[in-house]
Amino acid sequence: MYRAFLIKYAEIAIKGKNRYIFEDALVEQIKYQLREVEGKFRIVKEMGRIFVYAETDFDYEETVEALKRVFGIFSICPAVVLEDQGFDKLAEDVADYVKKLYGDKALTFKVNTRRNKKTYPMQSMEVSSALGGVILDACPNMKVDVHKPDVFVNVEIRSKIYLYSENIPGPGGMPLGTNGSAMLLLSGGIDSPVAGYMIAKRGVKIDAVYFHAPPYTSERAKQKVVDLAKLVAKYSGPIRLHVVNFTDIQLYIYDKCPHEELTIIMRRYMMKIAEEFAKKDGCLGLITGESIGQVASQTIHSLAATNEVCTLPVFRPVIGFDKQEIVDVALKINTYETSILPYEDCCTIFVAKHPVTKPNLQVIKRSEEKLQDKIEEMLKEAVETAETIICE
Ligand SMILES: Nc1ncnc2c1ncn2[C@@H]1O[C@H](COP(=O)(O)OP(=O)(O)OP(=O)(O)O)[C@@H](O)[C@H]1O
Repeated sequence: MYRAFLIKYAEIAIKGKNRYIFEDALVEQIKYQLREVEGKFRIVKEMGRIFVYAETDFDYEETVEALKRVFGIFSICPAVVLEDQGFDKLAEDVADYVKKLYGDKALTFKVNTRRNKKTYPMQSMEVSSALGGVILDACPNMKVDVHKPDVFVNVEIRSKIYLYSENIPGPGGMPLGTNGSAMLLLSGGIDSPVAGYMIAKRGVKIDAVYFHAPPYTSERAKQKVVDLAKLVAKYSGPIRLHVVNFTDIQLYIYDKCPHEELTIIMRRYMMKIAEEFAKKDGCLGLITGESIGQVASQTIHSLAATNEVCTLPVFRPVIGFDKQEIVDVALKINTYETSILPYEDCCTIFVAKHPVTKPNLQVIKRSEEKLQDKIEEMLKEAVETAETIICE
């Protein structure tokens, strides 16, 4: 029945002179997400609307799933496209459409008409009330409610006529590429893929860094992170994942520093290395999956100590979320099942029995002085020897 989708966008609508930049980015992202969907599509920007037209047969479910991944879309309205062949034919088509969609359900409805084609011989209100009568005749169980209807039957009269009634929610947010880029510290856990998704949803292009520690962490643990990056990439577009071998640095810290400070010192070096990649890739911020109080390294004191090495802003989108709230997003974006696979992470292998929860920055810095001889050289080598994997 459907040959087109009317795309509604929320936040972009309030942009002023720059609105076309956001609309163009949205069109690009729609094209990108539809690239592997069966069928040929034409995407048209028209008077405050974006239309996706199917030019061939197409897979409806797959198309809707793809559109549901495009940040910036508020809702997706499958639409019937009609030629203007006079009101009687329109009435017939509207009656058929509503019957097909709602059958004999006892719903209340309201017809909403928008007339962009000013030469159409009837006013919007006239069209709405005449079509209301047509629907009442065709579907005797339906009733009109102009205040709080169960369903809207929308009629847009342009060079063609569009009928739509279903509103499938999109993901919201801003189109990718409209807000610069940031570097995600991606572990194999539940939180960081969610953090990456949330920042990408604001229109930010993301790349990622993963620290692994072979042979303490396995190839399977690394593959899990690649798989997670691919799942996030379904929304965010291709992610360049830098895989850093962190073993020597971890062993060196383990050897030289008090064990209760290990996690904090390790985190500080992770941040430093992530910043190197961020600067190389033109990113303007870092992203982590930290949430206040979740573990010892995420108390507010620990976060402050970790943050102290960063010169770029650090975005922590799940900072105020409870674990369950993070899990809910992970389930929604389909990363949860992969995240809970039981492979080891480098942070958990070298963890102390009683890590500090209120690290004193001066004390931490004094411990780091013991690393002075070799650490700069080791950081440089870790960056230079990293493997970069394109995840899409
Ligand atoms: N091996 C790693 N590689 C890259 N980033 C990491 C790694 N380990 C931790 N991080 C970053 O530090 C944050 C806090 O890590 P921690 O191990 O305390 O995690 P968590 O709260 O369980 O988070 P996650 O679920 O993302 O692993 C992570 O969200 C991630 O951004």
